[in-house]
Amino acid sequence: MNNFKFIVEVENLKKYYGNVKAVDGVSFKIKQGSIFTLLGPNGAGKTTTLEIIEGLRTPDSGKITIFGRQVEKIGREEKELIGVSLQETNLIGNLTVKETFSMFRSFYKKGLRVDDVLDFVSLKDKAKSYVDKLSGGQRQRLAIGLALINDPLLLFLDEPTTGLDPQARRSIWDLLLQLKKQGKTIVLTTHYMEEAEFLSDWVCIMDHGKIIREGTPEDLIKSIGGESVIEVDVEEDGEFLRELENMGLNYTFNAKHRRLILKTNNVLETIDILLRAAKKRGINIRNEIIRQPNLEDVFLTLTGKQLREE
Ligand SMILES: Nc1ncnc2c1ncn2[C@@H]1O[C@H](COP(=O)(O)OP(=O)(O)OP(=O)(O)O)[C@@H](O)[C@H]1O
Repeated sequence: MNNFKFIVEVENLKKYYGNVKAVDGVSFKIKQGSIFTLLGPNGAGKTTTLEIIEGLRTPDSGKITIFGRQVEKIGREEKELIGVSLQETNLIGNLTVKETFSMFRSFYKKGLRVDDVLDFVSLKDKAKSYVDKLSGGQRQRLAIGLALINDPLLLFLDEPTTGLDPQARRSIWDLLLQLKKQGKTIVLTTHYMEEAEFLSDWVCIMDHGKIIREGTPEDLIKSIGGESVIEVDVEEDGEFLRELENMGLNYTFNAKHRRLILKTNNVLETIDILLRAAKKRGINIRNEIIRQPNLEDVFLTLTGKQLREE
């Protein structure tokens, strides 16, 4: 049972906690050998969705097909074929890295050699270190290594790079691309749009328990239209924004950061209008950026809010 077009299919999955619709009718299909990402802000329902598929939570309703078989909840046989890295892994701090790997290895009939996994996640020189002495990035590599110990076909990684610095994040991305090359299917959750864009073959954008759009990163970005995005800080007054509207500009304004975001197919014309409106209202414009649209813009266009409202 090793070849599937779709390794996981979920249909109309629902999980409510009282009034909170954590997962509210979610459907998707995951192609074998791909990196599949649930992208969304905190509380969107990503973890709940993942944990239902992993068999850690029971859905209120919905259909799950995994490894070609429809299941109520995954069983022992499926568990041998999946690897899971939870958002927070509570490991035993006074075990060494190698002891931790050996313990996890003992849970499975089949799997990889501990030394090979240590090598793969670049923790060989930390084999004798205690788990609670590891850095954030090393801890995440350990968590991914543990998820790999049974040599799974399908890997679930819940926010594997949250809180890491760019270099540590990059090293996790490299690991994930190597795993994809080996033919593994990876299911990721993240609220970092760069991560989703860089790694994913398919992205489902989630908000309030629903998938609001899905596709390849490229198609999702194309779907919102606009070849370029112009961003500027403005000392906004309402009049200025109204002026922009009157002049035919389509914008989003982040009031907290006083950041104006404009999608455009004609950068020069848009800048010209922007400057004329600013001059007319006596408004200062700063920190101008012209860039390609990204998944953050997709989220902003669809929901009117940013993925991470810092
Ligand atoms: N066991 C629970 N009891 C009550 N409410 C819950 C429970 N688990 C999740 N929720 C709620 O369901 C919603 C979705 O949570 P979930 O953790 O799936 O979101 P998420 O997208 O993974 O966010 P995060 O990135 O913060 O983990 C949230 O409003 C959360 O508070």
